[in-house]
Amino acid sequence: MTEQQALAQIQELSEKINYHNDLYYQKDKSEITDYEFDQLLEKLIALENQFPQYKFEDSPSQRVGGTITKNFETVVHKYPMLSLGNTYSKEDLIDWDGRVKRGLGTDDYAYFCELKFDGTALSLTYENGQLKRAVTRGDGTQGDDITTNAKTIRSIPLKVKHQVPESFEVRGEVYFPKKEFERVNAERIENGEEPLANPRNAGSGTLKMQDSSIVASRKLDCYLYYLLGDSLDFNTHSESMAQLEQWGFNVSPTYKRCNTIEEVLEYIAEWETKRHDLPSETDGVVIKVDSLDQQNELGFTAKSPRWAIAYKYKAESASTVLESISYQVGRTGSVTPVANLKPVLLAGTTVKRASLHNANEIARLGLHLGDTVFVEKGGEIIPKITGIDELQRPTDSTPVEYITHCPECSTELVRKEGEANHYCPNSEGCPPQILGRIEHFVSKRAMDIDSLGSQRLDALIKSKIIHDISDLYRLPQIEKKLIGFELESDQYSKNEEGELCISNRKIFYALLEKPTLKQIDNLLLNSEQINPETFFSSVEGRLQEKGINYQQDGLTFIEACFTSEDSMSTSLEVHKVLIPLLQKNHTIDDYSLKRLAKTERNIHDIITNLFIELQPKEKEIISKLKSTSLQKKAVEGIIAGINESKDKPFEKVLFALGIRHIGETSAKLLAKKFKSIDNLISTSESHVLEIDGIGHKLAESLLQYFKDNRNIRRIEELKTFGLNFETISIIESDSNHQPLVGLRIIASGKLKNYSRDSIVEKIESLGGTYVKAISSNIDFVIEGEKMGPAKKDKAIKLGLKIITEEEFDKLIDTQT
Ligand SMILES: NC(=O)c1ccc[n+]([C@@H]2O[C@H](COP(=O)([O-])OP(=O)(O)OC[C@H]3O[C@@H](n4cnc5c(N)ncnc54)[C@H](O)[C@@H]3O)[C@@H](O)[C@H]2O)c1
Ligand SMILES: [Zn+2]
Repeated sequence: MTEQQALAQIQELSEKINYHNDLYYQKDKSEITDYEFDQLLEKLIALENQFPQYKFEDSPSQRVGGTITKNFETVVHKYPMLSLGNTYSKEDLIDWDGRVKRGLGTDDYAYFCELKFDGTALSLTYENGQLKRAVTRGDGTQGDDITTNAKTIRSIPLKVKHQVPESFEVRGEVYFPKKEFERVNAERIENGEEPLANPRNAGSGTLKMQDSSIVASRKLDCYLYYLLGDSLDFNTHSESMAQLEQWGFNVSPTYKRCNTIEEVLEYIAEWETKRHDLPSETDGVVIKVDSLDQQNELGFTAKSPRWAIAYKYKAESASTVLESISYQVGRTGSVTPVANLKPVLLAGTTVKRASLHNANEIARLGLHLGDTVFVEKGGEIIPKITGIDELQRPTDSTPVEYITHCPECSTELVRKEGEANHYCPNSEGCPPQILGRIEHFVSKRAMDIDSLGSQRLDALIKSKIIHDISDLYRLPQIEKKLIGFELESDQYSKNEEGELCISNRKIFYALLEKPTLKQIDNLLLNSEQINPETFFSSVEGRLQEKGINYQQDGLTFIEACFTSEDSMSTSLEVHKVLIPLLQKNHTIDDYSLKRLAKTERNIHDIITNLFIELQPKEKEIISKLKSTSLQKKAVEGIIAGINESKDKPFEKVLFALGIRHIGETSAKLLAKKFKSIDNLISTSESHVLEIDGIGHKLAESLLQYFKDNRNIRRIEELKTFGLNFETISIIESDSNHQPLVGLRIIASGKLKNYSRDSIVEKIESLGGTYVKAISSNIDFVIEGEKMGPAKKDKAIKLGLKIITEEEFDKLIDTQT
């Protein structure tokens, strides 16, 4: 290579790297993978080493990648925040170990291994135990002051409750927990918004937001891995980590001290797959020389310490065939395409599906059915298709055509301008939308009726007992009918005449006294063609061997059922079982039973419609015939949950309605400003838009919702059931009365005058912060009735102040 060529390449590489750095650090986007990026950088470094005359001071090989923004105050770092050298190869790592050994002139040293958390570096400065500043890495010399946003991260102590040096700095990595990332993305997809690309970029973007309430709603977390200060006195990095842990900082327990590079390699191998179970994304292992004296001896390059290195895991990817695309309809009708793949092993699990998000993604990839695609997986997040191997495309393949009609209800799909997702507009009649709407309504963050899970709701909808959320509040009126309600339908089918049939295994199970379902399944499996006689003789023989007597009556019933057939199918008309069973003691004609077998979908519904009082023996047989059904206790739980939900505050009700684009935060904002649903219904778009944090899309969706008379009717109905459609004034925040400002509080056990929600609201409305778990970072605990002993122990151990509910009330009263 001539000097000229080298210079040209160096310039080209630098430009490329600068471009990707800018995307990555300023715009929180990546167009290439980290591995590809690191290869560019490595190539540049190799060229610069070969042609040192072209190693410029502003080369990306000499600078930390980020910069500062204009949106926050700029803070100069007391100690520069550097980058880390990295490698993807074990050989390089062993070479590095050799350099460490030569640099120190001894082999008496140890390493400290930590996972490399893939997030955003943050520096926290504490003065007199109080968090003073949180600053991003920026260009390494100066960063953005994002203290307000960092304070929303619950694991970052605002105050250290220990004897600590007057001033010190802690560094760590802020990350978007994988679970939380999935939750936010599921919500975004539901709302027709573009999903966030990956947790690293999304976390970094979130930290730089101007609105801290959005930052808080995303529940970022942070791992700390570095303690610095002028008056600290440690000999090793291990000691300083132990100190951080003891002061209550969130140190990931995954670290390990290693005496040799071989042990380091074992650590790397150990975490290669285990790391996927951690709450944060990780992209490698950071290896640090443990002794601080030895660290000083080795020193720094312009960009990174010589005493540390990052070993990075290559993102796992595999190639497989795209077999088909299925389309899921969500609760708001939004349609999500999912790629069905030929199963392939990836990062220890078999992958069969990959997310595609929306039509844009399919178009961007240019997918054809039958294509060989590359899939990549990062941690728990469902794998995604990163590209196509076009060389392997079958000649007769055609591009994927997006569906035009709803796969659930056949309504024509629509796609609003500017939105990424298609959706099914048939919100009232599309089954997953009905189920989805009700599921959302009862969910924890909305009305929190946890006794109504998906299976129960699905069965209630299919039985046409509920069509809409307002029907939930009618369930208490039919409490009796619900006892014995069947939840599954697997055992039922309909014959050609449309008559309800039930599987034989259930019949035998119900009519024979002793055998379990499993034993019956084994019998049926072992006897090919069986008629009642042979069946019974086989049962009789086997059961008698075990000393079990079948119930004599059972034979009579079954014989009656089989009069015209001599071999069995797998199921039998329900009325053929019920007629001989019930006619003994009740006057029921064959005709009405046959008719019910056509209209009803299970035995419970048939019996309810017969209006008969079952005798104990009949009851026993019927309950064995039925599928899993609701018992009295379960029904009571459901009714209690429904009644309790009437106490939920307006903002929860508003969120629970499931209006497109209205999330928890926007519901809170709307409830706070408008105070009642009636005000909201009669408002104008411009009024809604006055709220900070509420945009056009949301306002439009809200107005659209109220324009639909069916929604107004639904709200009116819910009002008659007693749901809260106004904010209750005592809870309203009075900005002059904020006695709890700056205090972190937790309540535990059952309180007399507050529900879980209302205590949280009370504390927040008076300026305090409600904390979910006991930690040293809490100002006091309100102890309710039957506070968990483990919690109490922990609180006492941490020396937390524990007060009663009365004392709490006094506290907020006297401070008025
Ligand atoms: N895909 C792209 O377009 C693109 C663009 C730019 C940068 N990148 C990626 O970013 C990397 C460069 O970023 P960088 O300069 O932040 O370096 P780095 O991410 O390779 O390593 C340094 C950082 O690691 C973090 N870290 C995590 N866990 C740690 C631990 N236990 N101990 C110490 N530090 C820990 C710290 O934030 C530290 O600042 C590149 O190697 C590349 O992978 C990608
Ligand atoms: Zn539909």
